[in-house]
Amino acid sequence: MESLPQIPGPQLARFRGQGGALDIDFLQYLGSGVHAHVWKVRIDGAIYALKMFRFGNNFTPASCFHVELSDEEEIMYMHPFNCESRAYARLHEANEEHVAIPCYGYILLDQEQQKRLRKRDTTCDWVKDWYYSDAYAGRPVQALVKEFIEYDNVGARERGLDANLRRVTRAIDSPKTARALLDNMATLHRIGILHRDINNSNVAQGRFLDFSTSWTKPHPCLDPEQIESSDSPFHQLGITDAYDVDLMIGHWNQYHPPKRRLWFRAAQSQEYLKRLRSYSKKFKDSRNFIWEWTQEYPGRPDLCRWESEDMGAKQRRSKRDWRKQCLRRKEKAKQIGQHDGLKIYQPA
Ligand SMILES: Nc1ncnc2c1ncn2[C@@H]1O[C@H](COP(=O)(O)OP(=O)(O)OP(=O)(O)O)[C@@H](O)[C@H]1O
Repeated sequence: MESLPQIPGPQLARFRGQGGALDIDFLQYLGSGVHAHVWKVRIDGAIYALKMFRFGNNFTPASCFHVELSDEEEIMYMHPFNCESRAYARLHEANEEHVAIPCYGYILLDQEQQKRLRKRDTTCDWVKDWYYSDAYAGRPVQALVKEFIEYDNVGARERGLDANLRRVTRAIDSPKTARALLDNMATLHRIGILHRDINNSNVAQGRFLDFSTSWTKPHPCLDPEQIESSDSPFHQLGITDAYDVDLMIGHWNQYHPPKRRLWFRAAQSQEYLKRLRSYSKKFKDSRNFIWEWTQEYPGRPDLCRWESEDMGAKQRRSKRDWRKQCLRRKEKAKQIGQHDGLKIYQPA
């Protein structure tokens, strides 16, 4: 069975090697974004989330990045369905699927399946989203089959503190998930995927939910000769991804008391970086925390991960060690005399 897209680089396999039509039950509309509508579906008795991509060129063309592509290449490398399929295929190749909500393959909805959806659907504008007209009749809708997750669906138009807090907590629900998100982003970059749209709506409990704007190597917008240089788009946009993660951490901090705030970051501001470079790889801040440079950001030694250690704990530990050492020395020392009730030892 044909894997997609048919261009160099990773290709996603069909869902369960689907040959004939699948029996899809459309159960519930889950939400939509700029690129797709998502439905909860039942296929052969199992529940999934089906992400169905709109027709049309709802993506930023390569010319905006000073790259000229033919019409066909433009669709292959820049269309959201192909971007997301390539990213998932790379995760599969690299055995790093744990960083995202699992995807089980793509399917192409035939006329019969589309008709069934249209009957169930009261929200999609078929004419607008899938140009439903005689001219396009017969064109399959491209879709990805993903794991269904219980997701707090905050509408894109919902405003206010409560809606924002819900957006933040479904993306990051604990310091542990925030750290996992940092690791997951570094994993994406390591295996050649730029996400380019990291935000609270595209992350679920530290894992990526949506790759529709991602670029996966090899990609015409990522010049292979430049890939290792710090001016390359990969590094520039990789840093933007890191800043986006930091923005999400900033959102978490807005809603939590100082005790629960997160102090680690994926990247630091340029101003902060300049200051950091003058420090050694270890420094103490005003809160008496020792910060240690533990992991370099891939390809950018000036961007790094800092871990902190409570200075108080370290001092307490060293005091304890010092006392123990004294006792041990005393045990070893030989008494060589006595003076006014005081024992005199020869140091060991
Ligand atoms: N696996 C899933 N399980 C449950 N709900 C989901 C799942 N995937 C997506 N959704 C819902 O569908 C909505 C739209 O999905 P998604 O963000 O993938 O679409 P998109 O068109 O690519 O969005 P964007 O405009 O951010 O690019 C999500 O906000 C979420 O509410």
